[in-house]
Amino acid sequence: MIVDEKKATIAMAEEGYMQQLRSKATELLLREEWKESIEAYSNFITLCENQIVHSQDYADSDQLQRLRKSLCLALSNRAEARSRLKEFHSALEDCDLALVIDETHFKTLICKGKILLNLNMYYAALECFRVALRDPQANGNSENLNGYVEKCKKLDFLSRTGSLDLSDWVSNGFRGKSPELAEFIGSVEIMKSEISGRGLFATKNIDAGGLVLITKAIAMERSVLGGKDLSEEAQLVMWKNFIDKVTDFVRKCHRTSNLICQLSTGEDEDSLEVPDIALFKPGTELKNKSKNNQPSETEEIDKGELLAILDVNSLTEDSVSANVLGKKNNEYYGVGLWLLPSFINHSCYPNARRLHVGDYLIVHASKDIKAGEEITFAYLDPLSTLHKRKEMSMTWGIQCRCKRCKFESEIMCKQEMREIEIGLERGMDVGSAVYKLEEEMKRWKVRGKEKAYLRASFWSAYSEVYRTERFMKRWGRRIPAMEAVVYSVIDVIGGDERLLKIQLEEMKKNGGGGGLVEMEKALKLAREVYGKVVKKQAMRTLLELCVATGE
Ligand SMILES: C[S@@+](CC[C@H](N)C(=O)[O-])C[C@H]1O[C@@H](n2cnc3c(N)ncnc32)[C@H](O)[C@@H]1O
Repeated sequence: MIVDEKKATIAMAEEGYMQQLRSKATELLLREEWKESIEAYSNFITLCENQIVHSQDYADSDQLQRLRKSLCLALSNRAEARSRLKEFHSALEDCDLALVIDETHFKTLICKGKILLNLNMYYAALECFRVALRDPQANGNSENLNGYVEKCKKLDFLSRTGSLDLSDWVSNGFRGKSPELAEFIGSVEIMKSEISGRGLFATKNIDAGGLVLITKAIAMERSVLGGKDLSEEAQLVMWKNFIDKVTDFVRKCHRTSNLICQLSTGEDEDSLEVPDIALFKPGTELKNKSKNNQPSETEEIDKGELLAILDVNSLTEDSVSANVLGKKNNEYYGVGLWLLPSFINHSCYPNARRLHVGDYLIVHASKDIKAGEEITFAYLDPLSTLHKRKEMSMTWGIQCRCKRCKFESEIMCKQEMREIEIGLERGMDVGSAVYKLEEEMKRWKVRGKEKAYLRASFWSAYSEVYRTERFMKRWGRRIPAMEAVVYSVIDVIGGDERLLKIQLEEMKKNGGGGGLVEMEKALKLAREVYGKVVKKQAMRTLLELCVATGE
């Protein structure tokens, strides 16, 4: 009896201390001092848990109930602070512990719902908000909660079906924040690639314009271009900030860290393991297996390895096979890391393009893709000569051995081809160069795809001729019609903004908007360039923008 009384007195003293600790933690939380508040709540939680264990035998059930309630609230508040620091996984653990104590704890359900939304687990988030809506406390807050429910429903639908519609945003001139999108993985898998290492492959036929995937950046950094280009110093600052952001993310999220470890450092790619695509679906936990198959808790990425991974896999928004929607300022450009797109290899006759919407990257088919075909996009401009492509591919550390490069390597050895290339570099009449190239192709019986490869390589000469009245007067009747050339090039390199633009300009020249058939053709081409992301009317807005901007 005396022992129990002593225990109770000590417990009372501890309770006083705990009260103080809790007030301090709450104050820090209100002041948004997240780190300090987490520390204070952690101390409180440890004491509270100890008290619950040790006071089972003497405390009355009310006292125990009070302790459990305090513990639940403290876990919920620590979860809030952790989620503000983007430590989502540990925050989620706190929510789950709090919900074991009280499965309908209003504050925790909302906090957990928001965390799950951040982790792209839309359906689980929806369940949290739905349960929270049933709580009487939701009465003053139901508008907000209903907003979350609707958002979760929309994102869950998008992530399951890939039916994306950006029409309103595009038609409203990209006003407001860029739309919140969902992670979506279409009919694709990662497999060994003949190009190099692993690649992304279609498991079903994908029509031109069809979505391949939507994914949010692990981290992005944007910078405003001073003149046309970013100064070397600004580039370094941007790169450093980007590395810091990725490092921070990796530190906070073990799952991301393990996924990043699956990416190539550019070394010995053919011996790399082929990860299961399911690992990239939100919410899938990784079996702890490292690249060389050794079990590990969480893979620690060493700084050097992380830098190599970023070097090989980071993408810039302004690349040739990319379009940026809603960019307010033409003068900025961004760099980012997106996990699944990092498995997409380069091709000089690509079949996919990417669209950037905020921090999201959308990959779509830029021509029809057959089941089993590898999905590729162009790291470098496919509308440039072999010589230029080779130069550019050095910066990527790749030596492209695709069919197009192989064919062009052989044909460019011919004296006549060298003359055309050197001639153009030295200011040769572009019309005469196009005429000569077309004649030589006839003479050498170059047909079909191979003819289109060369037309794509010398596209800048073709486009100058077709766009200049003077050249067309002189050469127009001796060279193939523009449309035939454009469509043969599209056939090999897929939709491209420059090809779309020249088609639209031609339509305008021939009487304003062109006929219905012309318009349908232009819309089809636009879907190959931008993907099926908007309805017809909004696509027309994109067509207008295409004519107004770019080359
Ligand atoms: C973004 S990763 C693509 C996925 C990579 N193959 C893998 O296994 O993880 C880029 C790297 O893939 C390789 N690569 C991509 N396209 C290539 C190509 N056309 N020819 C040779 N290597 C290529 C290069 O090593 C390049 O640094």
